[in-house]
Formats: sequence, C-alpha cells, structure tokens
Amino acid sequence: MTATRVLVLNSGSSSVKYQLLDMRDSSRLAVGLVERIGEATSRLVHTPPEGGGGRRERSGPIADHDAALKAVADELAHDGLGLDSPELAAIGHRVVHGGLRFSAPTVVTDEVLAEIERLVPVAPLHNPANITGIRTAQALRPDLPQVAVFDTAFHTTMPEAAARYAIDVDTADAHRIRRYGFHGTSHAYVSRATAALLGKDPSEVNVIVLHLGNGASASAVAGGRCVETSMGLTPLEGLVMGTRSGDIDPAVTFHLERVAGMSTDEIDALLNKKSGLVGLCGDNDMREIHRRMEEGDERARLAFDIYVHRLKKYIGAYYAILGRVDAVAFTAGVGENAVPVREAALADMEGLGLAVDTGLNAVRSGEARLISPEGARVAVAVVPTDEELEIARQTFELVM
Ligand SMILES: Nc1ncnc2c1ncn2[C@@H]1O[C@H](COP(=O)(O)OP(=O)(O)O)[C@@H](O)[C@H]1O
Ligand SMILES: CC(=O)OP(=O)(O)O
Ligand SMILES: [Mg+2]
Repeated sequence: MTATRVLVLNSGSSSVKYQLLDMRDSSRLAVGLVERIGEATSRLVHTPPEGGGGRRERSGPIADHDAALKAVADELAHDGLGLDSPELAAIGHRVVHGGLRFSAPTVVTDEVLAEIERLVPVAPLHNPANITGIRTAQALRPDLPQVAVFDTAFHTTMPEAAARYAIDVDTADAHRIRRYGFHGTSHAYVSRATAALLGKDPSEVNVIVLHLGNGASASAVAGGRCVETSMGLTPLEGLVMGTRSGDIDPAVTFHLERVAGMSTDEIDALLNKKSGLVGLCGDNDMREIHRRMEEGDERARLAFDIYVHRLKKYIGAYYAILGRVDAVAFTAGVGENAVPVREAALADMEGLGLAVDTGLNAVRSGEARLISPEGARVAVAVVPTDEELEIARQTFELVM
C-alpha cells in the first residue's frame, strides 16, 4: 500500500490546529483544534471524517503541547486513523521562524531542529511550540519523515532594499538582523488563489494580501514573488494585531526602560501580549469590538480606528511599491469575516481605483469571492486561506 496521508500540525503558543489529509484528492479526513493549552479550561474539538458521526468535544485541563498532541492522536485512533497507520506518509509542521537558512520545506533532522531552536529568541511565542510539536510527533512515529514548512520561506525573495533595516550594516550582519516576514504559507496560497479567482496565472498579477488573524501581516506580491511584507525580524512589526503593537518608534522601548523603569522582558510582554487591540480596548476579538462599537463604546471605536488606519497606510505603501495593483485580497479570521474592517480599510480610495461594493461585502461565504464593484480598476477579494492544505501539499511533494 502506498502511503498517501499527511497529518498537519499548526502549533501556536496556546493551541494546536491539526488536519489529516489524503493527498490523492486533498480531502480532509479529520480536522481539529486544541485550545487554551496549559489552562484549566482546555478544550479539544475534533471533526471526524464524513460518516464518522458528529463533531466531538472534550473539555478539561491539557497541561502542555505534549499532552495536547497525545490527545489528538487518541481522537484520530478513535476514528481508525491512528498515527500508527501505514497510510500515513509524513507529518507536516508549521514552523514560524526559519531564519536565513530555510527557504523551502525541509525534512527535520537533529541539526534542523537545533537551528529552529536557535531561532527561538526571534519567535518566542511560536518556535517553542513548533519544536514541541515536532518532538512529540517524532516520539509517536520515529520512522516517519517530519517536515518543517516555514512561515518565512515565501518572503526570502524580498529585495535587499525591503529586507534590510537602516542600521549599521556590520551589527546587523553579525546578529542576522533583517526583515524576515511571516505568514508566508498563507500569503503564497492566497496570492495564487487570488490570481485563480481573476482567471490569471500568478506570474501575470500584482496582489496586496492582507492576512488579518490574531497575528496580522500584509504583503506585496509581484508576479507570484513576495517583494515586501509588514512583519520583520520578529512577528511584532507592522499592522496592529490582537495583542501586538505592530509598528512603533523603537525609542518607546528606551523610554519605557529609562523613564518607566521597565525591564526588557516586561517591555517584550507589553508589546507582544498586552498591546494591539487588547491593549487599546481590552478585547482582542474583532467580533466583540464590533459589538461594543454598536453600543457606542468609545474605546472600542478608537481601537478599531487605529487598526484600520494602520491597514490603510500599508495598502497605500504597497500600492506605491507595486506600481500597478490588480487585486487586494483579505484573508484569515478578521479578513474573511469582518465586514466593517474591509469597508473602512478601503474607504475613500476611489482615486486609486479601490472600492468595496456594500452589498457584495456583506455576503457571508466560505468561498473566494470579489467584493469590488463591477468594472472596478482594482479587484478587491475575500480569499479564505488554507495554511494546512498548503503545508500538506508541500510536505507530500517533498517526501513522495
Ligand atoms: N465573524 C467574525 N467577525 C469579525 N472577526 C472575526 C470573526 N470571526 C473571527 N474573527 C476574528 O478572527 C480572529 C482569529 O483569526 P484566525 O485567522 O483564526 O487567527 P489565528 O490563526 O492567528 O489564531 C479572532 O480573533 C477574531 O477577532
Ligand atoms: C507569525 C504569526 O504571527 O503567527 P500567528 O498569527 O499564528 O500568531
Ligand atoms: Mg493563523
């Protein structure tokens, strides 16, 4: 029997998303999520294959990522899809930071794992969880190839002018300080899907992709290649996010240290975990912010306005970088669902050929679709991302 299945693990700081796919037709055999790992209120939601009964939910403490993955393995085994299956060809892992070295999917060896570990300081919220995911999967199936698919890979095509910070070159080079960019698997997938929606080849179109999830980033993709993206050395730079500040004058950090007496770790936690939407209004869920705005909540309104203002700035900047824009694509949780964000981000930009049709924007759908008015110069699209499918494809391609 040829092994045609791939298990994809997307381990976040407090969650694991997983999918088991059959690569003969890219069908999903099982999909699930473990959230609030490490808390008393952990929850596992597992959707078995069609005909396998309904969605199953399990609540109760799951101490760490190792325990989470073992719970996932149990759920899969319950459906006869256990990790011991000879049909499993590989396990694909989302790894957030690949540094300079990894520009393509890579089979994990001890040496590769050591390099991912070395990059922990520049992806402190993400790489540690990715490493645990890989180690646990290795322990469960030592014979299987574990493949790392890096968030940074798609951005390695950025020109030096976009990738370098304007700081002393020797210092930058000695410490590999440059802009790496993240969410690359999503930016790659969505830019291609946007070209397909326009009936064009990716090489023919210039697209601005707005990946707005908990973490958020924008990218400028010219003819299928990334030329600019908003995240930098770490996933902190750029857009306003759920809990991260995005762009900020670096001198704010000196000021907090010298004047407010904060330590480096405290400032790190402030900017990564207590800023962005949650810092501005106490909520990082855009749905909750919309609800509060409808009640006339001023803080929620201001948080929304700051979020949208930053987004607009990036759209304008990437328009200038690309020179000609064929499409702007919204994706991820906020981008795919938040009607008011899409409307406000493109308001008053008719001069640039950018507009949103109110009726089309309000339509709820899980399909890639256009929301720009008929005949608009620039297409505006909502394109659901599928990082897991993309990781599965790249994983399978590498091991088959
Ligand atoms: N219907 C909705 N309206 C507005 N925002 C939504 C909606 N559904 C989800 N979101 C937003 O999407 C975010 C999560 O996006 P997602 O892409 O799943 O993030 P991540 O993968 O980074 O965890 C949530 O924080 C929430 O604000
Ligand atoms: C890199 C990054 O920000 O990822 P996420 O959006 O999953 O936090
Ligand atoms: Mg995400």
